[in-house]
Amino acid sequence: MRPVISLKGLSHMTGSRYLLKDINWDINQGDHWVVFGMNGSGKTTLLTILAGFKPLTHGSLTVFGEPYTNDNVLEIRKRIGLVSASFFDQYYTRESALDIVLSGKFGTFGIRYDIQDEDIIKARKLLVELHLGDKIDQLFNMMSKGERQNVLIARALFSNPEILIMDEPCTGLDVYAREHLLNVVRDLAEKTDIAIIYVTHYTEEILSVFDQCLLLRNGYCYTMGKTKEIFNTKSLSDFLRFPVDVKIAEDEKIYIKMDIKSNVRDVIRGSDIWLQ
Ligand SMILES: Nc1ncnc2c1ncn2[C@@H]1O[C@H](COP(=O)(O)OP(=O)(O)OP(=O)(O)O)[C@@H](O)[C@H]1O
Repeated sequence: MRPVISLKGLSHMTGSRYLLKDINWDINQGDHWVVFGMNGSGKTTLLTILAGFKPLTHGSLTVFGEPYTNDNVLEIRKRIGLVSASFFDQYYTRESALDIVLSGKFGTFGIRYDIQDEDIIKARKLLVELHLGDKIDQLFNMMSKGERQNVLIARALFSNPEILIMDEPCTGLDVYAREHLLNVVRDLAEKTDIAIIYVTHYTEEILSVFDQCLLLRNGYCYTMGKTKEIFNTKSLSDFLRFPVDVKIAEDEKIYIKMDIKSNVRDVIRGSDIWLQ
């Protein structure tokens, strides 16, 4: 089987700094990957390169068997749903929820001319399904964080993607919306052959369907393999360079416990004295 995404020695350099370094990774149709790493480890950079929104600077990347080119980038993007508030929040401001969802049809930021009535009906239905039925015409920068996240989820799903790339999709969602989204993701994972890549900082979001995992540290792949084998006390303590206790609950959710001491109170007290 040919991978739907294949990275060979992929790097991304900005100035003199590598944000990603020498990543080799194959993702097959129907794979469910979780990408886990600390703040600033390069997850968003990696996902936006995979989805064709940022170029790589070294190595190679093929998606559906082809490298991105100016000619094919929009066609390929249409087949990929990207949910990334870190990325899209930099671009969307005064677009309406409806227009953003419709832009998913074209793989662009804005909408083009060939919008059909059935596109509008589908976009509206998706927004209603994501509890935004009363916000269809609201501007992106007038929406709450969770509402914006739901708009981006609707945009990603609009084109019935073959690859779904989700960058911390539950961030900002309320408890109900979060469970709803996790159910949507589980359902897509179990009943379709969409390849799913899911980034989260919250291990309890790592559904049992995400059976493969890539750990990213400082822009390089620390390890990849079976989630159950990687998410254990020893491997994760080594990865985080900090002792943690990993527990897998009966519902197969993963929990990490750690004992972190804080000096903030001392600093605050100290600064009080300094201010006097
Ligand atoms: N345009 C840019 N120019 C220079 N450095 C950048 C740029 N964008 C991001 N970075 C840096 O690249 C590194 C990786 O950023 P990225 O957003 O990919 O990390 P992340 O793993 O998604 O982080 P988080 O978990 O905090 O969202 C960070 O150190 C960041 O400061």
